[in-house]
Amino acid sequence: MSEIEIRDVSKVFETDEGKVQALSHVNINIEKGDIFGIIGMSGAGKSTLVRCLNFLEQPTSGEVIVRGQNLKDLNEKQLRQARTKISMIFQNFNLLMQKTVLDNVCFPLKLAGIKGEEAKKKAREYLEIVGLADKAKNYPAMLSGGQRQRVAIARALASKPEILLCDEATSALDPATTSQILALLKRINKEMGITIVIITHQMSVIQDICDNVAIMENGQVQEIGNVEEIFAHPKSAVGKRLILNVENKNTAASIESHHAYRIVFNEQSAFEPVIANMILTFNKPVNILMADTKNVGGQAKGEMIIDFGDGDHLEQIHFLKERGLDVEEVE
Ligand SMILES: Nc1ncnc2c1ncn2[C@@H]1O[C@H](COP(=O)(O)OP(=O)(O)OP(=O)(O)O)[C@@H](O)[C@H]1O
Repeated sequence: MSEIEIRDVSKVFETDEGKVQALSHVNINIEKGDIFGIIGMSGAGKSTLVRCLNFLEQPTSGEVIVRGQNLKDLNEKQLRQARTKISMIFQNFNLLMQKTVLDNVCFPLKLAGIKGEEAKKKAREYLEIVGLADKAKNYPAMLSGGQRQRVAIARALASKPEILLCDEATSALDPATTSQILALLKRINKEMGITIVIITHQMSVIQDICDNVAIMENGQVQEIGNVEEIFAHPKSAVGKRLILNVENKNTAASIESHHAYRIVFNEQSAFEPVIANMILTFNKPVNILMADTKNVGGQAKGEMIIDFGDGDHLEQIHFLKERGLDVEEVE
């Protein structure tokens, strides 16, 4: 049994301008203990999907089964109960600005009926976990974005969730702070066994911590599977676009106007001899349009885009593949 089963879920919003199909026949299984990413551009349907996971939004059709419970079979009280096992963190942190850090974390504990000093003691333990024990008396306005997100994570943990939904939780943070928050989420996943669902538009976030990913566009899942495999062999057009994500405009233009191939390798250091040997073997130069290293699932992956120039290059591609490199034409 999967921790979360999304079965043929569709969602249509009725608006003054007509119907909006936000989700269309979405099927996703998320296993217990997984860090699962849902990625897509703006408007792809990510937020709607994540709201369907706890029935903040009811699907128009289809089923959401969380930890064996079909959410549509639950009454209001049972649904509230089921939701206590699903915590959520957001891009804008959603903290109570008039309350101290400690009181923010106490909030779900008090809702659960834990009183006074007992709640404060537990809240301090959660602040300890996120590395903010010394900020208990501060107000959120006195904290940095990364610290605010840590408070939100401590508050989310205080509900003792089985599942943590993260909706663009690092989108407002700089890259270094993003890495720290992702490392904290990973630690929480490993040490507490909490299943984590990450909604993001940033492929780097998926590559950094997710085991599996669903790539969405126009309310549909375009590609789903293991992050490492999809990084090496993206199949859908949107998957290729998100993974390639060439920020340098000159490089992007070169890729478009040439016969470009993307090569993925496990260790950057091994790139050079293979490419150099290929050039020596075939006596044909190649043009390197881009080279980079990325962290995918904790492994350094080398990525290079090369242009073979005019003429036949099947033998060169065969040469690279024989040496264990993943080679794909960039369309
Ligand atoms: N309450 C609503 N009423 C009408 N349309 C909605 C509503 N919520 C979402 N939509 C529409 O559904 C589609 C999917 O929106 P959604 O917010 O789920 O996408 P998203 O991938 O989360 O985008 P973003 O990254 O910009 O938040 C969009 O076309 C959006 O305009």
